[in-house]
Amino acid sequence: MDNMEDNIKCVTCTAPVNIAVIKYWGKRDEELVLPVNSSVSVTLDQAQLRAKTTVMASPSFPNDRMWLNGKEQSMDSKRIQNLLNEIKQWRKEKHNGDTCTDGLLMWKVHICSENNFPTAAGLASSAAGYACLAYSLAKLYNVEGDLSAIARRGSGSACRSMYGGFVEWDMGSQEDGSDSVSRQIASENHWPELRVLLLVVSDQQKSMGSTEGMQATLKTSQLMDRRIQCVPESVEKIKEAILKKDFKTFAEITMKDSNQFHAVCLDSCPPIFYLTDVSKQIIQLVHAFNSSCGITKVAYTFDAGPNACLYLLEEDVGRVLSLICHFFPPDKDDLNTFVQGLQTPSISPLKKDVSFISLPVQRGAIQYVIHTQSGPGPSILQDPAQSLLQADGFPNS
Ligand SMILES: Nc1ncnc2c1ncn2[C@@H]1O[C@H](COP(=O)(O)OP(=O)(O)OP(=O)(O)O)[C@@H](O)[C@H]1O
Ligand SMILES: C[C@@](O)(CCOP(=O)(O)OP(=O)(O)O)CC(=O)O
Repeated sequence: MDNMEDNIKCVTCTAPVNIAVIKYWGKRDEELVLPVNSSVSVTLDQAQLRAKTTVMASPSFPNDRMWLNGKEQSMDSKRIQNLLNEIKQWRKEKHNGDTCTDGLLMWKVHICSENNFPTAAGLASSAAGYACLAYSLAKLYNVEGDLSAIARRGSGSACRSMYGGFVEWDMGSQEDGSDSVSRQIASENHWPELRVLLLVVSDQQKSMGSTEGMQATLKTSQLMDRRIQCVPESVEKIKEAILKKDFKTFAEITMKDSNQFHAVCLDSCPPIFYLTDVSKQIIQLVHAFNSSCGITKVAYTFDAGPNACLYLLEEDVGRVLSLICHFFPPDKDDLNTFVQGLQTPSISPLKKDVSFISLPVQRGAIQYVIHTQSGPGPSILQDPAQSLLQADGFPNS
């Protein structure tokens, strides 16, 4: 905690993105954000994708205020209010409910956050953003414990970003949601060979947000009941595959779950289309590559948007990137900016004949690729120079 002055409390934290391999889709309680199925995800390295949030409380602030990526946002959002109130409630319980002797609870807060990647573009910015907010507020109010249920109130998938590595969000069964929490299956150091390629097909805002999309599916899809029956077995099997580092099983369950999730979207009325033609061509490419290898080497998964997330092993990154650059070459022939993130082996033109893959070459269809890996959960930044708010409580210009 950074006490810039006696009457200002300020803290800055970062939190990661996570990409589900068993998707969360559908709520049994909208207000408490309780899901209809458990889900499993991989937390990504913050070196490539992270939210950073500064929260400051002061008796001189007349109102709560919030800025996201440099623009002021309304604090009226129910989700932000729920999250803030729940953290304050924890603090209150710690102080035996005596708000009068606890000045901090009376002070207004200023929140400033920024993402180092496109916001609301299907790259799970809400997961990183709300996880970061929950973590920062918990540090500000000095409350300890499992914060996943608090992050969940901001956005369901955010509860999985509270931990690094491989994470399960247990749907729970209690009506009050007290057991709908996430926990780590294995740390970020468990499977160091596992790599992630995010293929950004579009970084524009998607047509239908996850919240509305899942409501429509739950209301109208007949296939959804079947999905809910299937998920528990997939969760158990993928957890086992993760612990055993069994890539083939991990990859096959991941692809099946992504396809099933998009099937229930399509079965909604009116149908929800998140995958584009380019997404479908990426799916085709992955299957063609796997079958040419005679073994499953790459898995794809798609959230509520057209961008692909590929899971693969480090030894295959060079080959897969060459294939991607062959079929989806960048608009400008600059491979250095096309593939961002972790260092990649130099991308060489394909030596093998790939004419058996019947796909057109589509220049510019993938905007860029982020090469990353699994990483740790949220963390606090001790250096006051990292603050996004100045001493007067307003964003750094
Ligand atoms: N750093 C942040 N701090 C607080 N809220 C954030 C932050 N980043 C994103 N959000 C919230 O999340 C919203 C974007 O969520 P949305 O679900 O539309 O996109 P996404 O999370 O990027 O995509 P997806 O859920 O499909 O992966 C933003 O409009 C904002 O309200
Ligand atoms: C497809 C998904 O990414 C859906 C994520 O949904 P959100 O967590 O964004 O939804 P809300 O709880 O309504 O905010 C799958 C997943 O991450 O598990």
